[in-house]
Amino acid sequence: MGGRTGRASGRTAIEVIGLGKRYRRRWALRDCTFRLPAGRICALVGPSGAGKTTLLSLASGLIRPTEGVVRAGGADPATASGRVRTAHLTQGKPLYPRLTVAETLRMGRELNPGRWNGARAERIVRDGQVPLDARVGTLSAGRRTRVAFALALAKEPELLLLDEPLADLDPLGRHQIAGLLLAQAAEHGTTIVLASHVLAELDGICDYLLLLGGGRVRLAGEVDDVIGAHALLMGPHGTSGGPPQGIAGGSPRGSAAAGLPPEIAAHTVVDAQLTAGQLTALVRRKGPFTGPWEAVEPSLEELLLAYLRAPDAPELIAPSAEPASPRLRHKPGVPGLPRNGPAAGAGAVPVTRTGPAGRGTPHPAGRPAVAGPAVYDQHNGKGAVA
Ligand SMILES: Nc1ncnc2c1ncn2[C@@H]1O[C@H](COP(=O)(O)OP(=O)(O)OP(=O)(O)O)[C@@H](O)[C@H]1O
Repeated sequence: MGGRTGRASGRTAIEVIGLGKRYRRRWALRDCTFRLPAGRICALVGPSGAGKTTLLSLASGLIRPTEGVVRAGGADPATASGRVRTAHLTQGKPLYPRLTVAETLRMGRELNPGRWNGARAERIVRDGQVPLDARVGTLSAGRRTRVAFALALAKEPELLLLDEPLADLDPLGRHQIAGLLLAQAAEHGTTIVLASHVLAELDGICDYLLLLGGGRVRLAGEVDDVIGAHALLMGPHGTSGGPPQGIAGGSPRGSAAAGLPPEIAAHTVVDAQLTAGQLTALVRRKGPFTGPWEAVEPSLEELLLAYLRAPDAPELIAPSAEPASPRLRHKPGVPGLPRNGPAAGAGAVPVTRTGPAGRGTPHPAGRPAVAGPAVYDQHNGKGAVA
């Protein structure tokens, strides 16, 4: 996909250093530091109130930071040169309901002189069977979303920021918009940040991940790398003696590793669930897996759900998500994901891969099962519990 251009060049789409935004006394975002490489489709995930909308608004220059620095394509997003590179579709997708679709596109052309691809705008609305003479206010939510996308994409942005674009769409509409995003990234190399609560759908679209929690970055990096640093360990447990100490009602209490078998507790336990005598633990690998546990690569949805259930789980920032410019580094040597972890030794439990075979090239296709030991990265960074 076109995003490979961004990858090969090592370009940066967004760089954020010590970014914070306070509304009155309350911090919506605090101490955020990360880099998003160009050409990626990045899932921006987090519970309600985590700061996703605030981060997108800071990245598009819609609001100004209280502290720290945000750059989009190397520029201050609030400046004219920064704004011209970015399209930001806010949650409400504001459009004028009384204008027809054709009038809306004409308005887009007038607002973006010298940077308007009218043919692309028309193709996007026509592909969605949206009549050009219909008033925007009479369109279904899915078709209105398509018009909003046409406005955003005809601007030929380098960076496309989308706040819950799938929320009001039916399954077919979601599928169509997902196809549009994949085509946009593949054909134009556009960096896309997609804030969404629809975790299952992100798996087929996104190749980069940013998880926010409590106004901070909790996970950042390639979807493949982040997933590859984790495993789901599963097996029967506690059938005779009841649930292990520390797991109540299927959720870990206190330390996630408390009361767990030592082969599991040897890793960084993010989340553990006990259901009908079956233990499922999402762990961040610290070495080979041993013991009677089946090890499976988690899906993106399983990984995100585990982190959402465990707001205190340690953060994980991949090297590609560290700020590119050494002089801008917030914390020198922010540890991440070393690429060459130890090989699984004798007696190690092989990990079954179930995820999309090539997340580097996102695709909406199914999830072929690939059996065999996965090459895992040993995480020894800040997130790892000693
Ligand atoms: N204009 C504002 N004035 C005051 N507080 C705000 C404002 N905008 C956001 N907040 C607060 O900042 C925090 C982060 O809000 P934000 O909308 O960025 O979160 P979010 O992750 O996008 O949430 P959601 O998933 O519900 O859209 C919340 O506590 C919210 O109440």
